[in-house]
Order: sequence, then structure tokens, then C-alpha cells
Amino acid sequence: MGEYILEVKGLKTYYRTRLKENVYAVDGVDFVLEKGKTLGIAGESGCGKSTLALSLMGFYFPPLFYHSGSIVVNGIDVMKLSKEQLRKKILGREISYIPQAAMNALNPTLKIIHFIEDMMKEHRPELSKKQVWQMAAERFETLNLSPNVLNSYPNELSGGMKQRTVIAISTILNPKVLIADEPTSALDVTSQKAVIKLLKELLKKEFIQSLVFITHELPLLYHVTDDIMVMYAGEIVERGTAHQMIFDPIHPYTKKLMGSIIVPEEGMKAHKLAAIPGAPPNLKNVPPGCRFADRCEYAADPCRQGKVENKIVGERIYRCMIEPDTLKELYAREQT
Ligand SMILES: Nc1ncnc2c1ncn2[C@@H]1O[C@H](COP(=O)(O)OP(=O)(O)OP(=O)(O)O)[C@@H](O)[C@H]1O
Repeated sequence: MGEYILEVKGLKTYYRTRLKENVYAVDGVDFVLEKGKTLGIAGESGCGKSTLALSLMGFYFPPLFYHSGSIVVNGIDVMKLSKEQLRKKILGREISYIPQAAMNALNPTLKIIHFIEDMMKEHRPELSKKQVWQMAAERFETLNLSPNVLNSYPNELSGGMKQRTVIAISTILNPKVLIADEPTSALDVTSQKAVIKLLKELLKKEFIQSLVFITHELPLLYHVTDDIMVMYAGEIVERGTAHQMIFDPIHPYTKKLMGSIIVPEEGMKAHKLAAIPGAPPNLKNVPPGCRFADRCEYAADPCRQGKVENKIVGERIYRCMIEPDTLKELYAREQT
């Protein structure tokens, strides 16, 4: 086991609606990320992936609030910091975040260099405008992006170029962890490949040390990440290496999720998440027992009422009442 760059324990973060109901979007999440590793997060829409990303960044703006648990980034317990300390010491430096559709959020009236100058005013105030330009141009060149982009307005760039620019800006301070939420969605295949290449380049050049990649595109996770973690209804239901998760899933939800995807060289065929019959539970009113039980063909009474604990199988973790050997037998029986 290497050094942990991110350690999350018992994290609970909820939305509070106007009717004073809680939405249990991140409900007891535990995981670690080792230095040098890439971790993919997958799961159906609404299972809490983006909320987890926001929570890791300390972005608690109503209606989202922190309930309990710890987030330790590179040895620093971020929940113990003031907002000011978080902004100055952690965001951008230790951990950076590219939200969904970030490329469309750039102010169209400002040139790209302006966004970098803004960051540097906060984090490297000793640098002159000329030094900031030089630093930015050098970084862009190293990442095979033309420094001319710095002088452009966001709308002068193509979607793919805009996304790569956002990634280059977000990592200019060499954060230890980059959290990218659907960084390739809404891009054509060529631009998607360029974004992936850029992320790999950032890791190779050690401009970032670890990556958390959130996406619906499971084959992408297989090709990009070391490990995959699957979320369901606010909880992590399984984590393993990308290969284990795709070719040997343990949890019935992971199995269903992976069921429809295809990795070309392994003879698989599809691209997106499988359509799983039924819908996840309403996160305002989560059922007791296993949250997947209503959609699980193997669920029995204890699954609906009992307390579900994480089970550890080697280096894998899964959250299910059924023993792994029993699940394997059930899966094998289905194939015969
Ligand atoms: N502002 C909000 N107020 C109340 N509930 C919210 C709010 N934003 C998200 N939620 C709820 O929190 C839950 C988790 O949403 P989240 O966006 O984190 O899921 P996700 O897995 O990232 O989905 P997607 O893949 O569609 O982005 C969902 O039930 C969602 O409806």
C-alpha cells in the first residue's frame, strides 16, 4: 500500500429541501486514494457522484450541507479548516475540481489568461503579469496547447479545446488530486481522446499525482483508471481494480451495470450503462436494509431489513448481505 493522498471516512452530506426534508445524497462514504493512482466513479444518474465531488472540495452551499465524517487531503483534515484556509491552502493547490460542463461556465467576455491571472493573484501574488504569462505559456506548450489560446476568448475555442484549456487552468498549481466530473461528455470522439490524452499527460509529467474521474462512460473508466468505485443511492457499493470490476463484479448492481459494456479487445460491445429495470430509491426516503434490494433478483427478506455492512474480499470491498461465493454460484448458474 502506498501513501494516501485522499482519505474519506464515514462522509455524510445531504441536501435540505425547502420542505425541510433531507436528501441523503452522500450517505456514509469511505474510500482512500493512493498517490499515483486513478480512481473512476460510476453509477446511474442521481446516485450522488457529483455531490461527492462537491463535498470533497468543501463546496457546502445551501441546500447542500455537511453532516459528518472526515476528508483528509495529503494529511490535512479539510473539515477542520476555515473557509479562508480551505480556499488559500487547499483548493487549486492540493485538490482541484472540474465540474460538469465547466467549459461552458467560462465568462465569455474574458480572455483565457485572465482566469490564470486571477488564480495567481490569490496563490502566487509575487508574480508579475509578465511572469504569469510566461509560466502559463510554458505550461500550455508542455501540454501541447498553443500559447495563443491564452489570448483568446472562450467562444473563439472549439468545445474540445475549451475543455482542455479548463483542465490546463485547473491544474496550473500542480494540485495533488484532480477531480474531473464527466470531463468528456458532450464532446466528439476525437476531442474525448484529446482530453484523455491530456489527463494522462498531466499524470505522467506529475503535474497532478492522482485523478478521480467521474463518468457514465464505463469503457473510458476501464481504459483510464486503475480502480473503479460504483455508487448507488448515496453509498459506495463496490470497489476494485478496473479489470475486476468489469470482468468479475461481485455486487449484483455492479454486475448489472457492467453487463452491457464492451471493451473492444476483450470482445465486448456496448458503450454506456445498461438499462437496469426499475429505479433507484428516492433519496429523501431511503429504505432500511440494502438500497438495491427492490431491483435485485437475488434479494431475500434479510436484505430488505438487515443492516448491510461492507465486506472485504482481498483488496476489494463490496456492500451486500450475500456472501461472495454464493453470488458467484448464482452468476455461474445463470450462464449454464
Ligand atoms: N440542489 C439540490 N437540492 C436537492 N436535491 C439535490 C440537489 N442537487 C442534487 N440533488 C439530489 O441529490 C442526489 C444526488 O445527485 P447528484 O447530482 O450528486 O447525482 P449524480 O450521480 O452526480 O447524477 P448525474 O450523473 O446525473 O450527474 C439526487 O437525488 C439529486 O436529485
